[in-house]
Amino acid sequence: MSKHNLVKDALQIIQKTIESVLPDNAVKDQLSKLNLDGKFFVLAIGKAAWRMAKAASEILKDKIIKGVVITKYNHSLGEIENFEIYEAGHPVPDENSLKATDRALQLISKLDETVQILFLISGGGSSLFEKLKEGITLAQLQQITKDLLACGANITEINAIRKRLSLVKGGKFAEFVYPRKIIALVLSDVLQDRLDSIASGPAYPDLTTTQEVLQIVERYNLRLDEPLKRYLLEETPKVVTNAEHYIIGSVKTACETAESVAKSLGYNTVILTTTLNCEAKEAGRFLASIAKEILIFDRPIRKPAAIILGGETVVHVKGTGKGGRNQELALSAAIEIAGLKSVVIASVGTDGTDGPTDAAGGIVDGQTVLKIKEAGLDPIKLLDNNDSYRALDLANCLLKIGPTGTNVNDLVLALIA
Ligand SMILES: O=C(O)[C@H](O)CO
Repeated sequence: MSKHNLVKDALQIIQKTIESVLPDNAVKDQLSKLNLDGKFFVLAIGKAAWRMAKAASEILKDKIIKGVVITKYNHSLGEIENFEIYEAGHPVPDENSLKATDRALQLISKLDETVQILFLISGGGSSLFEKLKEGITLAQLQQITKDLLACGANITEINAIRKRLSLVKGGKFAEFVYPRKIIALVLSDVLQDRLDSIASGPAYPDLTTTQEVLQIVERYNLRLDEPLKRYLLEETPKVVTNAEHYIIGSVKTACETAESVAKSLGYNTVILTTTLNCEAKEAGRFLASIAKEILIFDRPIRKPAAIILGGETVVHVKGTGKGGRNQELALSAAIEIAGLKSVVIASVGTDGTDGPTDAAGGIVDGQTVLKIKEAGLDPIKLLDNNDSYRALDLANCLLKIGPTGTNVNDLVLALIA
């Protein structure tokens, strides 16, 4: 009989991992290292914007002449002195995304050229920070965003398109503020930390090309009206001379914390990848098969074992159900480990929100599928209908932790004892 309580351990690993990538300390540490001089305008965009701005305000104090936070709804934690705080739409941009961006640009355009921009960037920035090219309507942007999110394109592909429709993405914000200098602190939610993709790289030279963009349109069969089609052919800045970027947290940091917490709880550990990006349900099945290999044959590592993965899977939505990639991964894993004892699999968005739901992900074991069936439903049908929220809810396997204030992709964990 194992001495490990797998669910309790998994929850502890998840909690400590998320704590380790909260933006506050990361911003403070980096600012202390940089020891900046001069006056700053702070622009914070993304799901972690409020906390990043708050941390910056505590370190830079009256070096900040003014600040703007643009974050997702319900992600602001109150007033910050000298800051204007805006909340806007995510994952689909809305009127407030455009209004808040306009306000920030208006304030920046009035600044003396010696004022530097401290740019605090976190995931979600693409939807929250937006100024459209002439002739594109918000409805058109919302439609293409929804199509891109549903077609299974990865974030680099999605943002390659978004950059070409925008006056602030793909290095264009840096052009807008030129000759003012930008110091960008980045909490990465993009695999391999591609700076041109994180929040669509507003101050970073675009690494994607028009040719790639046309291939993306063809690959996912995207329908684009004018003038969007025409704008896709416009090239983006390939050189930016007025911005420095610092990555202050990422999924790699998260996985390393998860590993050290698991070790401290007595598990043999392996970080399998920090660049997981396949279809969510395939990842769930694959991880379940590794868990079984460990359970039965004690390899590739011996029990008690913690398998750690970081990244961001995708879901090609075909059904009409409700869920998110982490819930879909967890449900798919649950189907594979049905009936097994001593295996727990969890998948969680470090931002605390998974898809358009109030859950951050799911945590499943060998009993999960049984509980769904006892409630009279078929887990395989629910998975086929992308209805993972309903399935996991029935089995009491949803992870609900609320917005965490950070966003460094997803943590996926299997514990086997
Ligand atoms: O905002 C975005 O583009 C994504 O979260 C990636 O950073």
